[in-house]
Amino acid sequence: MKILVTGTRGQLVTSLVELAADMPDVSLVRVGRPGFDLLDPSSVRRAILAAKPDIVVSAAAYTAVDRAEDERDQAYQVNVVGAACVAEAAAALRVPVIHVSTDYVFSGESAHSYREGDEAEPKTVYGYTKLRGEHAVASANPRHIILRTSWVYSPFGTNFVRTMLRLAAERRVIAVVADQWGNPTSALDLAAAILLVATHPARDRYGIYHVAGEGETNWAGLARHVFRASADLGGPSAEVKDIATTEYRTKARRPLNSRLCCDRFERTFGWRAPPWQLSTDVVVRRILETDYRNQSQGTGA
Ligand SMILES: NC(=O)C1=CN([C@@H]2O[C@H](COP(=O)(O)OP(=O)(O)OC[C@H]3O[C@@H](n4cnc5c(N)ncnc54)[C@H](OP(=O)(O)O)[C@@H]3O)[C@@H](O)[C@H]2O)C=CC1
Ligand SMILES: Cc1cn([C@H]2C[C@H](O)[C@@H](COP(=O)(O)OP(=O)(O)O[C@H]3O[C@@H](C)C(=O)[C@@H](O)[C@H]3O)O2)c(=O)[nH]c1=O
Ligand SMILES: [Mg+2]
Repeated sequence: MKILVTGTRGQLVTSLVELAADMPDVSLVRVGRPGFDLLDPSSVRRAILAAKPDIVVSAAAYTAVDRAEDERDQAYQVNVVGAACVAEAAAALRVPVIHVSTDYVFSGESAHSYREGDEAEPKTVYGYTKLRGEHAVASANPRHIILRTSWVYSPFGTNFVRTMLRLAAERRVIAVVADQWGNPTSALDLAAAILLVATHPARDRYGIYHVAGEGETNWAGLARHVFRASADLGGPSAEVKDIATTEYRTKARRPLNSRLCCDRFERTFGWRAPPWQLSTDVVVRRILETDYRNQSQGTGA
């Protein structure tokens, strides 16, 4: 089957390309800038209609959470208007769209982990545009599967795990917020889940699902785990100082609790992500191999 995925260098698209390479029955094509630009609806339509895929994975998005506070219009054009164009083009081909959304659609004020039907009440521009994007996708294409995920990291692109390792090479102590709770998710695990959905797109499975790493932590807990894993492999490590959100000033106010309950996805697709600690270990190892080859033990020549 032919799967079209949006974006070129993003974490998720790169992970999908890697995993699909080992699936003989799957041919994965990615479309991205400049030929395919979510800010240019006609380029979106043209690229998708020309490729004639069996299913579309909408992975490209405006993901800069703080910058979005100042670039509201651009974030909206990409995450709402652009996402709707992608879903519409899939609808014109009568094929499903798998659209990726975020835990930041929730306010974070709840004490429990969020289920799909819980009220979404984003507190950031990014979260607001992603929520509106979900609605636009659902109304543009009845054949939609919306997957909300969270705290995505990978060996690729920009993410918290890579940032922590980079900072550790420069500082002895790193202050990290310890009062925002969520589920760190490896883009490689998310890609596996998406390929499972893409190859089993039954009509009675359309709808919205949460899919994120198993288990919960806060950003400081994630950073500490990353440094332990890295130190074990001879990579960079630092001491983590727990701080409160109020001590780390950012433009966008992140949710304090954005944990996602992934039971519906497991019931429907029979798949659950591995514990976040295991997947983090895999990704730390790969980042050390690519970014810190000469610093980790046993790899230097
Ligand atoms: N990162 C995270 O922590 C989380 C992400 N998500 C969602 O998961 C999805 C994948 O995220 P992730 O892979 O981490 O994102 P990245 O930030 O790693 O990549 C973003 C991708 O979007 C593409 N893109 C951005 N603007 C445009 C545009 N105008 N036209 C075409 N392509 C564009 C980029 O293109 P290019 O390749 O040219 O740079 C890139 O491929 C997104 O929908 C995101 O909202 C959900 C929860 C957490
Ligand atoms: C770099 C750094 C960040 N932080 C804090 C800031 C923030 O509250 C938290 C995470 O920072 P980041 O900027 O990496 O995370 P952020 O950009 O908020 O990550 C989000 O991205 C979007 C795309 C999503 O959809 C979300 O699921 C989530 O993954 O850690 C520290 O406390 N210390 C530090 O040194
Ligand atoms: Mg970020």
